[in-house]
Amino acid sequence: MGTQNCIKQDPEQILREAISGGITAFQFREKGKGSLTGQAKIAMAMKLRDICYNEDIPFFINDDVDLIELLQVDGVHIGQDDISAAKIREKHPNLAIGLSVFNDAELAVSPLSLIDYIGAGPIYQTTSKEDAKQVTGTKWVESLRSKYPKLPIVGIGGIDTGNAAKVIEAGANGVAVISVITKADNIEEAVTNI
Ligand SMILES: Cc1ncc(COP(=O)(O)OP(=O)(O)O)c(N)n1
Ligand SMILES: Cc1ncsc1CCOP(=O)(O)O
Ligand SMILES: [Mg+2]
Repeated sequence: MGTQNCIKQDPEQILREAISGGITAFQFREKGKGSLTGQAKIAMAMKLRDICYNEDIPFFINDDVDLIELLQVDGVHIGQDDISAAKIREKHPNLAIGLSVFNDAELAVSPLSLIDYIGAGPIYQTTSKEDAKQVTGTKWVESLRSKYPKLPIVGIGGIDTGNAAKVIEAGANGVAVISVITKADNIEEAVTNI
């Protein structure tokens, strides 16, 4: 999530409650309408990174590879049009790298040997990404899993407490969510129920 997703409470509070609920990783995705830029973005990233560090939760940065060293992140998530995994891996041999893969054409050009997990989706309709591609459904996770039995897969896009289990049943190792947490009345309960 980023501050643009945090309408009900401030991002630090949302992150703390999500951690109490049991999230196992956090990705700082400060992007889209209303998001912070420049120093304000970096300051927010540092605050959230510190919360994760103190709670032993891996902190990922989305897109902004220039923040890798500044924030001493645990991982980075990139899309097909972002900086290449090869360039990141060259400079950061031990960093966890996630790559979005949406269809077979993207899979064909994806450097799977250089990455740690695939972000698969959008599985369902999402309101959290302005330029989201068409939904893939859980079939996309099934297809990836049948081709790559051991590759870590994280489903993303429109996942909530009612459908998360279907994504895992399709073969995902985990799910990445924004709105089901940031918009929840009871964040701890929402995370527990995913
Ligand atoms: C876990 C996870 N999966 C997919 C994405 C989407 O990344 P990308 O396609 O680069 O789109 P943006 O998030 O940058 O808009 C993700 N962030 N995390
Ligand atoms: C970043 C991203 N990439 C594909 S869908 C998505 C947004 C997921 O947010 P939500 O869980 O609110 O649908
Ligand atoms: Mg991206």
